[in-house]
Amino acid sequence: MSSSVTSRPTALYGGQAGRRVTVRDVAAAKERGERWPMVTAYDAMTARIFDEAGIPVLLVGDSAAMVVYGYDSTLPVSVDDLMPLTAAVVRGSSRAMVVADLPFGSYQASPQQALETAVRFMKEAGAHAVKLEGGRRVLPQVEALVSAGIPVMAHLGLTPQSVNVFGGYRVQGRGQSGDELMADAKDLEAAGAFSVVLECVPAELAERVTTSLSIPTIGIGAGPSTDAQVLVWQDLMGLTERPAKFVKKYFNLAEEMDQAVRAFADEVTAGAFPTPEHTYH
Ligand SMILES: Nc1nc(=O)c2c([nH]1)NC[C@@H]1CN(c3ccc(C(=O)N[C@@H](CCC(=O)O)C(=O)O)cc3)CN21
Ligand SMILES: CC(C)C(=O)C(=O)O
Ligand SMILES: [Mg+2]
Repeated sequence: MSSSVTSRPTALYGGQAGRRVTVRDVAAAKERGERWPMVTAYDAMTARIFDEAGIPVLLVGDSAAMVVYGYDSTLPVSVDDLMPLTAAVVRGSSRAMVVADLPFGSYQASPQQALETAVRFMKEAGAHAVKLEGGRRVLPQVEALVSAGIPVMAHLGLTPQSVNVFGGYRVQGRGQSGDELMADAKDLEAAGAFSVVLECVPAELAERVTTSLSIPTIGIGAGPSTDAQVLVWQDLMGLTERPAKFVKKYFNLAEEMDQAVRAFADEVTAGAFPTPEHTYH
């Protein structure tokens, strides 16, 4: 497929220049007031589809813990679990920037630990940037990575690796804690983060953060005013059983797959598959 299939090419669309999207492209988009989409990917085939559709940034989320590995939170997934998925997404794409989500326990201990983990994702999996959760408590980590030449995407609001502190997946940053979040966002920008995900926060707060920062904000359940929007691909395609309120289903993949696999099963049972068309002699 060629870039002509892209319905709405933007300057952020790396394929136009025949190269990957970079942090400079993402910064330039904010200057121009241009919104952009990010989706998660965990394998080469979906990465290729999203890449060819012109999605400029692919996130190999630690949400893989839930949507790939079947855990009920993101906490159990390890670096070794996510590395091969990240490598597959890099191999499946040619234009998108691939961001590797650092899993729980792989960066919190120290800037040194964060650097060792991030270097593995960059060297061994070929990621172009990393993402980590938290505000002022991870500033030394962000500074260490940026100093080492690793672009960092920050993540504030509902940071799912802290679900046990929050007591569930609930909206963050209401009332007083909104000012805390704003301070975190400003400090992350000062520490050199190139973007920040805002998850499950009031739209008014996300809008204030977006206009207060010069780096792009990427919203998920953060209203319409962020510079970018991200969704987990299984959520937007309708594969997730009980999606959150912020999810819009653009397809009903669960239903389509159910019908297709039932049709295959019925034809096998009935002896209607395979026919000569699908047979060697
Ligand atoms: N498939 C998937 N999609 C995601 O967006 C996602 C994951 N998995 N795993 C990691 C985290 C967990 N996330 C979640 C999970 C549930 C809600 C949720 O159900 N929220 C409530 C809001 C409750 C309130 O009002 O405070 C909702 O009803 O939407 C939100 C984010 C987002 N992330
Ligand atoms: C939802 C996004 C922001 C994420 O962190 C993930 O997929 O793990
Ligand atoms: Mg994540």
